[in-house]
Amino acid sequence: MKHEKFAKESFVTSAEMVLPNDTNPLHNLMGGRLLHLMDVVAAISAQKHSNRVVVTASVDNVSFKHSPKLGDTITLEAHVTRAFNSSMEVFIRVYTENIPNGTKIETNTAFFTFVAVDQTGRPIIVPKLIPESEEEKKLFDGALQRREFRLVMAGRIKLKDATSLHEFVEDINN
Ligand SMILES: CC(=O)SCCNC(=O)CCNC(=O)[C@H](O)C(C)(C)COP(=O)(O)OP(=O)(O)OC[C@H]1O[C@@H](n2cnc3c(N)ncnc32)[C@H](O)[C@@H]1OP(=O)(O)O
Repeated sequence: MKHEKFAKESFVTSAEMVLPNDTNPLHNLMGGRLLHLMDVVAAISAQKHSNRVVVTASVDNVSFKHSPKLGDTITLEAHVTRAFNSSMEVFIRVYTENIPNGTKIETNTAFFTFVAVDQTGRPIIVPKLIPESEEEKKLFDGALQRREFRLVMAGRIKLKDATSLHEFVEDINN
């Protein structure tokens, strides 16, 4: 196993057309269908980084800014922002495009956390991630605070032990 991998090695892009079976009575894409597509693309990204079977551990808050409509094309882009021990945070960005009209807008973004597991489902160590671009570095730097926040919310660590979150709050207050 490689000990370190570049963020770009985990890049995944996927395009889908919104079909009648994916929509509600207003012909908008169902949110759950979009979450499913995001989960699959993000899982592939985490697999590319770890070369392991991965399971979804958590999905952060997802807001739907715009509704993709029947016939629109949705493009999903994902990459790993940071790897910890067995877990990896994946950032995913979704665009909605109406190709005949020439419009393209960002529909939503989200962070998913995946855990690499062995054949018995036990967590297993993954390579560290090296960010290169400015955006990759920014996402990498913020990943520790987001990890602590979601582990506090999941009841896995105590707020008093979330040291990076404390620093973040102190920075805001100063
Ligand atoms: C692709 C799919 O959709 S899979 C289907 C949906 N997902 C699942 O079924 C997953 C079910 N859950 C599980 O299998 C387990 O709870 C696991 C593998 C996620 C965690 O297993 P645990 O025995 O609790 O392992 P452990 O406490 O050692 O934690 C392992 C890692 O998971 C991380 N983790 C656990 N829960 C969470 C959570 N809610 N949010 C974020 N990270 C989490 C831990 O921080 C740890 O990360 P690290 O190794 O990088 O430090």
